[in-house]
Amino acid sequence: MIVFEHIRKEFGGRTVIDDVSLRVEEGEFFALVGPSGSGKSTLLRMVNRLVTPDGGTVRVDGTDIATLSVEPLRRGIGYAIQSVGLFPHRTVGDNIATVPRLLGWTKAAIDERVEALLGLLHLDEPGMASRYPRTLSGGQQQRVGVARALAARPRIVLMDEPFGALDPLTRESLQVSLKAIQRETKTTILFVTHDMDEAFGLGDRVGLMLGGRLVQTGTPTELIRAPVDDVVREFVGGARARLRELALHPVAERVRPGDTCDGEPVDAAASLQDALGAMLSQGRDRLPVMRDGRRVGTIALSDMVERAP
Ligand SMILES: Nc1ncnc2c1ncn2[C@@H]1O[C@H](COP(=O)(O)OP(=O)(O)OP(=O)(O)O)[C@@H](O)[C@H]1O
Repeated sequence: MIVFEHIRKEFGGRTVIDDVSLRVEEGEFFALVGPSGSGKSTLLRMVNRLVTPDGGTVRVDGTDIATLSVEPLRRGIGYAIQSVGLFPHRTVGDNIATVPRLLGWTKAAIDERVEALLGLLHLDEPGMASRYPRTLSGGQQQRVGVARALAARPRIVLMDEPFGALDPLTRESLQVSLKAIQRETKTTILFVTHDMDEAFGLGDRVGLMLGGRLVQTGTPTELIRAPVDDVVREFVGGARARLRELALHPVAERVRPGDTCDGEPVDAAASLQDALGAMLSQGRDRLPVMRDGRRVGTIALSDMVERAP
């Protein structure tokens, strides 16, 4: 659990964090979103003490982190950033093993963990562990950065735009992997992004930062349905918010079971937004739904529009 209490930070006399209080629950995926310069990274970097607040307290599992030694604190918290920061002269395996080694894990335990993470992050090309970062694509390097952050099974992971600068497909596949890993391990993740879709897709809850203030926190649906003011409404997407909401719900929630119709089927696990796209591209207002290769019913355009999720 990470708790920020009345945090304040100035740089050169300019307030960049203005009285921010936030509680990230144990096992929660919390996405901090906001435009460039709103203070997201500064707030995140306070958790591993890369930045010291000018006022307020940061607590991890109840302890004021200002009272802890920096090294053990950082060893216990995974950290992944956009620029990756892999050690260029160490192999992929050695990069991932950095913190487990510091913690004195046995070689067998480290090898097993590296192997498992390479698999989880789809880095399982033969010989991957012994390659050097420069021989990897940007997307592969970012995967290694994420694997390194998760290596010692930290209970808390801080991620600062870890999928920035990736093509949309790679980014989406990494988001899916990360969300699955987080659900399985119940890791507490504080994730910074300026991409609203990424924040809404990943976060159990989302916090919107504007000009150093945390203006609203809530589930993605809460922010879409009940923005606290017009500024938040604007950021959440104004008229496009409804489309965003469709992206948060699976087709399975709107299936008419047992019904049949013509058309290229959509998967029950796909989002309502994907189903809408398929309807538009096929020029149909109803499509069959498949689950595990079997037709289970249909999804109709009118069900998406009239019965809001
Ligand atoms: N070390 C520093 N010295 C001076 N100003 C800083 C420093 N670090 C951050 N700032 C300023 O604080 C403000 C908040 O920066 P921060 O990086 O936290 O924003 P952000 O929301 O993460 O933006 P981005 O997505 O662009 O990284 C910015 O105006 C930035 O220029």
